[in-house]
Amino acid sequence: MGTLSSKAWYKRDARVVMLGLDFAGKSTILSKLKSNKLVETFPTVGFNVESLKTPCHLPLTLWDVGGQDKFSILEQK
Ligand SMILES: Nc1nc2c(ncn2[C@@H]2O[C@H](COP(=O)(O)OP(=O)(O)OP(=O)(O)O)[C@@H](O)[C@H]2O)c(=O)[nH]1
Ligand SMILES: [Mg+2]
Repeated sequence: MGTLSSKAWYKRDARVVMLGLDFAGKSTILSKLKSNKLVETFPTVGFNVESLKTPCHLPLTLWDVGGQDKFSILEQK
């Protein structure tokens, strides 16, 4: 059955999109998770994507999307 504890669930990749306003700290979090370091960031143009190893061996891919209004599809109407 499709329970959270089934083996099929554990083998799936987790693909997560980070959304938030500009200057919210998305890229900082991604950098910290990837390298355990706090680095200087710049406003993200487009997106960053990183694949991370997790303690439970669940493949995790994070998309960090730029939050500035001018990069938002909602502003392009
Ligand atoms: N004080 C404090 N500053 C933080 C924290 N997280 C991020 N910052 C600072 O906030 C600023 C913006 O962080 P970013 O990670 O670039 O923000 P972002 O959400 O990726 O912004 P966009 O790429 O423009 O969407 C940077 O100067 C960070 O150093 C936090 O937890 N505390
Ligand atoms: Mg960013």
